[in-house]
Amino acid sequence: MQIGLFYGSTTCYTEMVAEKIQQLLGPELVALHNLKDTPLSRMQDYDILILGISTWDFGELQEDWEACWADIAELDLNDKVIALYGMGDQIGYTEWFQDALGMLHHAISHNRCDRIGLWPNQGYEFEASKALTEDGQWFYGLALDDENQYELTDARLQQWVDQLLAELAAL
Ligand SMILES: Cc1cc2nc3c(=O)[nH]c(=O)nc-3n(C[C@H](O)[C@H](O)[C@H](O)COP(=O)(O)O)c2cc1C
Repeated sequence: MQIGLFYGSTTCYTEMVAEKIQQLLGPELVALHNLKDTPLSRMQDYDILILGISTWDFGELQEDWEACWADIAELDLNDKVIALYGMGDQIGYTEWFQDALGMLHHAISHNRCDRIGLWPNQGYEFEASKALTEDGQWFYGLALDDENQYELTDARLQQWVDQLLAELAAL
């Protein structure tokens, strides 16, 4: 089993989390790919994908994701297992918290794939987010806020990685 972790990161927060996920799951299991220097097509090399994105500029995409955004619609991710995580700031950008995570969810939703790693919305305070499921109960992936809840990040990551492994085992 090989997992491809693809991320875009402007000030390295999403990248640092990618490295932590790699350490938690096992360096031999997870290959890291920065979208700044990796084409989206490399996602085809993996059966299991973790995609990391941060939200910028009042609900906008991180710049490296934005640069390849038009190509995501063309991407064939059928039959893959996919987990998402996002970085955001629930106080500074409370009306747009984690919006890019929601945009990424919708951008890949044309694929017939197994989605794992949804994350409960408890423990956050924000006005609005495009990253919530229709019932408002779940984020489409792990939502991290290193601006305001840095002290929670490691425990959330450990719990999420355990959840991913359990969900993978149950597929
Ligand atoms: C100028 C600026 C705009 C931001 N806009 C948002 C936003 O609209 N929504 C949000 O949830 N977080 C927002 N953030 C917070 C970033 O997503 C957060 O700092 C994240 O950790 C950055 O990750 P990166 O360095 O990997 O790109 C913003 C941060 C900055 C500096």
